[in-house]
Amino acid sequence: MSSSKKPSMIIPDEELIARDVEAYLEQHKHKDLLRLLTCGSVDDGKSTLIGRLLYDAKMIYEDQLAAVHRDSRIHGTTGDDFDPALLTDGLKAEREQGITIDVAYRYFSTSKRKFIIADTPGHEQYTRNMATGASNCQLAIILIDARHGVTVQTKRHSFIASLLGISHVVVAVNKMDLADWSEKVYEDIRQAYNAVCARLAFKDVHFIPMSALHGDNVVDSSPHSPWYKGPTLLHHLENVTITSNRNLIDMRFPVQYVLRPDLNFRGFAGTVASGVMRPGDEVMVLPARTTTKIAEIVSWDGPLNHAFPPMSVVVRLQDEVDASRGDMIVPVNNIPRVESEFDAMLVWMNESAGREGKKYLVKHACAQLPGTLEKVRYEVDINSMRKKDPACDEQGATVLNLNSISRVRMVLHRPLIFDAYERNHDTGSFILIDRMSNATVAAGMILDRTSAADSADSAAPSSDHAANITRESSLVSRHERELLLGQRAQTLWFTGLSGSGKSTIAKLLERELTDDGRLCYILDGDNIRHGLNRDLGFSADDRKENIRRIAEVARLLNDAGVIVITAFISPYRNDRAMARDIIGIDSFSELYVNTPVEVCEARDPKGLYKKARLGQITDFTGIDAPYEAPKEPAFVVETAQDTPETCVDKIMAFMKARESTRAKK
Ligand SMILES: Nc1ncnc2c1ncn2[C@@H]1O[C@H](COP(=O)(O)OS(=O)(=O)O)[C@@H](OP(=O)(O)O)[C@H]1O
Ligand SMILES: Nc1ncnc2c1ncn2[C@@H]1O[C@H](COP(=O)(O)OP(=O)(O)O)[C@@H](O)[C@H]1O
Repeated sequence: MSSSKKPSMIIPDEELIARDVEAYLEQHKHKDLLRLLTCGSVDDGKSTLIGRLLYDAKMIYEDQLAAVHRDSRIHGTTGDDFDPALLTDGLKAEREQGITIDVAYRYFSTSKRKFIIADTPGHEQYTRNMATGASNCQLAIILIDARHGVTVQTKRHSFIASLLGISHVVVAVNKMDLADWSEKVYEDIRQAYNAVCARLAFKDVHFIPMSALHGDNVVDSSPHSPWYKGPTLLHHLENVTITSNRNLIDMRFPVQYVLRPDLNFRGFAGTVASGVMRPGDEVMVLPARTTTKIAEIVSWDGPLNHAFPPMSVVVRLQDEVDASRGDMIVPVNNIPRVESEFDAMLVWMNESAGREGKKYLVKHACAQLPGTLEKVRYEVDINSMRKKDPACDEQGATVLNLNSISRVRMVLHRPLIFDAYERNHDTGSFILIDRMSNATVAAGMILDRTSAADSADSAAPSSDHAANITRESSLVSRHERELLLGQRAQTLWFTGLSGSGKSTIAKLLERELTDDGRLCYILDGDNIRHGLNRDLGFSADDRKENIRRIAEVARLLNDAGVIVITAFISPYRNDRAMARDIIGIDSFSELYVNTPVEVCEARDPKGLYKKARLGQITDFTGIDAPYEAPKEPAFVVETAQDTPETCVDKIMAFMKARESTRAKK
């Protein structure tokens, strides 16, 4: 078997099976699982490598082996010798063509670990299978033929692996026997690949020179590479430390079925996509935004005190809540985005090109709905890993060709419940289906809002940085801080025109609340724009970013137990909805300072309306930039008829009434 050393606690499988089957099964149950994939160009030797790994690790049944020895003579590329590729090239068509054409999954285990290998195809047009096979893998083996070095396909597969969030990589420099086991050849490839990695988000990259066909450095160390002091492939796979890519923070439970066996039971069945759910948790059902608590979590084994991915469970809620397939149960103060527009990285996987402006079906964990490929922001130049202009057809229309990787803007016909891919692989990925042919044409990964489309020169989206960031949970909860402060943290979000009275009222309210013994803090437009947001102007995009950052700050302050009062024009409904989503619907109140523009202009406390009328300032809200009044604000402040003090009294009364209804709940 492997030349690797095993820790004394672990008894080799074959020894344990012979001695004590029960003990073997117990040991097997507790081994951790490593999901990996192999990728490389055609003929780099993926199937051979996997076959060799299985064979040398003694994972092949005798009858399988006999069949392969027989087949080697008929189909093999090795004369009468044993061809390990035939162990894995299961499909008849691929045997005949000599290439692998679909993702094949192989399962094997050693005394230390269990492994699932996705054998993905290397042929150019099969990037699709590569993208689908890779989506839940933790480690990628990138095969490079020592004679050819780093190719475009090596770069493409590496880019996709990085995009999919795989952070551990083994570069198998294969066919070293055909390169005379030259250390220089190996070193040159190492250098070339390291240059590729500089633009990708891998955490660790390990190089191994090998000959998969002859078994050098796969399971056993090779006598041909005395200059290589590292581990064999199997030893590395058994021992590499894998950082978990399971998200146990953001609880997401997409409802798959509603169960109603009798009038007394109504449960929602599904698989926990991420996070941990417990009975008693306060949850919200999206998209209805109904809040309730988890009453019970049940599995085949009876009631559970918690559930986590990928457990399939039935959830019963405390209140009679209407939810159906495609809805999602989430925590009240950590909800996903519910929006109809987003940016995504798209891998085009179909012969017929994608088109800017064309409608597709978007298939996502929670829904299947129509949407438009609104804009292609850029295409990735795989050779340089930088952005380039998207391709055009003869008529000058922007198109996405087979195997292209691009950043696009998607606009859906109705809102979708989703997260950014780097935060949640299940709720952050989707596929596009052509509505005429029904073919799957692209795989997409949704980007975080902060991932700027036009700044960086590197094609890798800026959310790649987030791939290296792990969320840290606190030992102190928001609830504990609220108890300490004797208040319920929340954000009072004032919106209204410039001069409507937001700042005046916010300041008086802060005074009043403080006098009432509450800890509160104002975030005001003018102040924030001098510091945190001094890089932002007044375009729609800048205002959106302004609101996003403020909402994030408000969320942090709320988490610290503080009551936040914001005074920003926040003229766009979508931006305010985003703020509500970031802060959490239960902590957010929209207060509309409803002062007509004529009154604001007459007040003109900063002389800005005058300047706007003279054309000295542009994009001024109410003059040459829009203000979208709230449709259902929690409270309306009428400054044209009430004095500032009356306005504040009324707001205090509203807050107290709201608090007492919440307390009764
Ligand atoms: N073009 C234009 N449009 C609107 N407002 C302008 C503009 N230029 C400068 N100002 C001053 O900036 C303050 C608004 O900033 P906000 O951060 O509240 O604006 S927004 O929410 O991002 O729309 C706003 O403050 P308030 O008057 O307190 O509302 C103005 O003083
Ligand atoms: N009822 C009222 N509430 C708030 N401000 C009022 C009221 N009546 C008159 N004002 C005046 O209107 C102006 C509002 O300015 P400001 O509070 O800076 O508005 P904003 O922050 O919305 O731009 C102030 O000069 C204030 O004295």
